[in-house]
Amino acid sequence: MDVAPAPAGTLFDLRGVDVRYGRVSALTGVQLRVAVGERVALVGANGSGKSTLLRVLHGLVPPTAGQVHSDAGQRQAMLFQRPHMLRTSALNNVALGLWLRRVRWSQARLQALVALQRVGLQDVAQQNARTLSGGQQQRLALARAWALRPDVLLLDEPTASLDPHAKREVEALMGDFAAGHGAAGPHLPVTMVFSSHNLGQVKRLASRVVYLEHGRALADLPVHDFFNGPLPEAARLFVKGELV
Ligand SMILES: Nc1ncnc2c1ncn2[C@@H]1O[C@H](COP(=O)(O)OP(=O)(O)OP(=O)(O)O)[C@@H](O)[C@H]1O
Repeated sequence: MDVAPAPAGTLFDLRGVDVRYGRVSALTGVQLRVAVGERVALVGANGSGKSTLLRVLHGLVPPTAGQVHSDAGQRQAMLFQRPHMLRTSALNNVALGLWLRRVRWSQARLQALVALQRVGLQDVAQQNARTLSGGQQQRLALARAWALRPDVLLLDEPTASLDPHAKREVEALMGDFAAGHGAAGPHLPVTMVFSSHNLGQVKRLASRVVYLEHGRALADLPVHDFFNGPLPEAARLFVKGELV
């Protein structure tokens, strides 16, 4: 069967994607097309498949059925709920990511410092990354991602374990990156796909919302319609429950 190609500007095009872990169906028949410049929020209860979907987009989990097309030229970076920090300075944590992408070490350290300044961590550049607070570590993870100049940023509940102040800081940075506000003036906006249990955050950051339940995408709407329009019953109950 011939399948029509995705339109220009499409970064991801998932068609009928299933993922199974043994007997567990983590995703079932997921269709998702993401275009350049979108900010897509994935919402749904624990275990609904949000992390799995992000991992599929990042190429970490292969689908057991269906097709995943992603734009070959795109540079991706992914942030996890609890960032993994190497037991070395904050600066080295960022510089190593660049060095692994073939940037010379001296240059990598300079670019890393710019990225740390961007997230307000220049004063702890020499501190062991593992001794930073949770909020600082998540900002460091954002600096590490941002330094790579990604076209796409995938974030798995990036503020889940943070206090309200740190949450706001990380959220502000996500907003800036998505809007294309760089350290040295504007640069290209970053397309963002993120999962979140915080519907306030979804309202503030997303342009579009995908609601997952038991691995199925039951709603996929512009953010305004998701919060104001009619929703499938399950999604409506979810929103109501989360907003209590
Ligand atoms: N590595 C794995 N092995 C087996 N089952 C898994 C694995 N990863 C996820 N699952 C299962 O797949 C389903 C979807 O999990 P997933 O982590 O994608 O959901 P989620 O929406 O991100 O949940 P949460 O909000 O708790 O992070 C769940 O039933 C989960 O238990």
